[in-house]
Amino acid sequence: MAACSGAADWGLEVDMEDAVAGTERNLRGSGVAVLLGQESGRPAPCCPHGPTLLFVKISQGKEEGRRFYACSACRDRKDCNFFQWENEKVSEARLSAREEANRSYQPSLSHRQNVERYKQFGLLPLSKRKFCQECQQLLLPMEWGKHCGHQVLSDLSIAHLQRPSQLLCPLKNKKTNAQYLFADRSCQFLLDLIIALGFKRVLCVGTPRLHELIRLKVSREQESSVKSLLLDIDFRYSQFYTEEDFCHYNMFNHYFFDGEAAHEICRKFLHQEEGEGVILVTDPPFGGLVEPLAFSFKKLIATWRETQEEDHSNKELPIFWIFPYFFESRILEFFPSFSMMDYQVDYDNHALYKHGKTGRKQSPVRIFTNISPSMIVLPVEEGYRFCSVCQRYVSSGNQHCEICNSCTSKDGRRWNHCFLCKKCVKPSWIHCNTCNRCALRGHTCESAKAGCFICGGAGHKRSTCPNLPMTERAGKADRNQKLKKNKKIKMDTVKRPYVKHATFSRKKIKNKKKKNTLAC
Ligand SMILES: C[S@@+](CC[C@H](N)C(=O)[O-])C[C@H]1O[C@@H](n2cnc3c(N)ncnc32)[C@H](O)[C@@H]1O
Ligand SMILES: [Zn+2]
Ligand SMILES: [Zn+2]
Ligand SMILES: [Zn+2]
Ligand SMILES: [Zn+2]
Ligand SMILES: [Zn+2]
Ligand SMILES: [Zn+2]
Repeated sequence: MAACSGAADWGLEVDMEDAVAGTERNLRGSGVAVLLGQESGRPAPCCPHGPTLLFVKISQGKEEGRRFYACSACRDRKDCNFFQWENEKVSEARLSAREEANRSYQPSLSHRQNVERYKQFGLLPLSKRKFCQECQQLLLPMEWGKHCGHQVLSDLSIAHLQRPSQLLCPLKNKKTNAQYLFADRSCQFLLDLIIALGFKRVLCVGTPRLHELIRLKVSREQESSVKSLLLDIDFRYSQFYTEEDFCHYNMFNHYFFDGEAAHEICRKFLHQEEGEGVILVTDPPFGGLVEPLAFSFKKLIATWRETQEEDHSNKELPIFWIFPYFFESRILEFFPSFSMMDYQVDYDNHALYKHGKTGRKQSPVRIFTNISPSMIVLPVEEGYRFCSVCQRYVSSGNQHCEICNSCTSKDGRRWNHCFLCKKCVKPSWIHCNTCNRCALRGHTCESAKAGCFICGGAGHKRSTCPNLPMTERAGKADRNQKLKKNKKIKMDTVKRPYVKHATFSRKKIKNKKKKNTLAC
């Protein structure tokens, strides 16, 4: 059971980890939780985004009220208002109305039709290649009339068509799509790393820009043979990619919109070369729930594993899961073999998570992976350094703590060791004698709050709360043991300067394209 994190308003200049931890805390106490694998025998009803998920309201750590089904992909009812009580009897009439509504919500053109249109589009002379920005659609000449008065881009070259993530405007809906695109620097770093690690195929789940960069590389460099398959909910990409290159997919319920045929394409992709040389790279919307994502990724892993012989069954599908650092414990709950890299992933269109004048310098987004950290080389020219004790690359500000025997910073800043808490804490924290632990300066002391975070009861803490699910307690104990085992003694304090890099400007590119209004 996972609490539905409204995942804090990360735009606020607060200590982000505390903000999210606070949100999780509240929601563990009360909020909405998703129940996976607990459906009562019958398949979950479908909304336009595939099978819905079962949720329940929780209050003080306990289920309260009736369970209900709601959309897996949209956290805002404005985007999808599906709702059904778990045991609700739904009349035949309502069922067929729902099916009809689900059908009508689907895109008017199928993927196949879009592929055909793309072929025709490619045959047009430059002057006739137009893209409607309002409809986010490539236009064939006979359709120009329908887009009369719309903003259109003209003279689309092959280069434009090869970079659809720059042509399409990023979906801004924070709660559903949150389409934040990698800055060129981060995208190039990811691809270089993937190649250096020897991967030949990349399953891009919600990473259209990485998919695009891989294809660009292949088209530019004859010797490059990395293949990519994009799985994404953004159907606009079907205008640019064939069914072999893109599947319309919902990563919160592992749903292929184009059914078994699309599923089969994904399966084949994972199974090529007997499953060797493939990596899954995913960058889900940050507001999404970790548990359904993990559930879907495990299904993709299971598909990949079909190729593995029994004696290799403990081999893992290599994964890069890109997500903010403050979700570390949530991700490790589901994937205990993962570790978090210090590399800070930057975005082009996120005011806070990019370098440059207006952006924060420190992006909170990291790479979680089951690949050994010692194999992941981070760019020294950007200030990362290798810690020979930890056997991994770390941020320049991440100092090795002799007492913890680890490079302990999670956010790139230098953390301080607290001898009372027996661990390193953020520089913004101080030890509070009332709370008996380190906390943010100016925090409200725990004694002023109503007891345990989960049940509100006095006399015990969250970690020993009887209402904390057994699995969570067991997982915690396991992880603590594992962490202790991994600690080794040595020191490495070589400091390298931090180098800022300019990001690629979308505006500049846009300005280069001819932009006009389609006159009738
Ligand atoms: C944070 S963005 C990551 C984009 C990535 N940084 C890039 O530049 O390639 C999230 C991506 O996941 C996709 N997405 C959002 N919700 C999804 C869902 N339910 N299933 C599959 N993809 C989804 C978005 O369309 C978007 O491409
Ligand atoms: Zn829906
Ligand atoms: Zn239009
Ligand atoms: Zn270290
Ligand atoms: Zn320490
Ligand atoms: Zn302390
Ligand atoms: Zn306190």
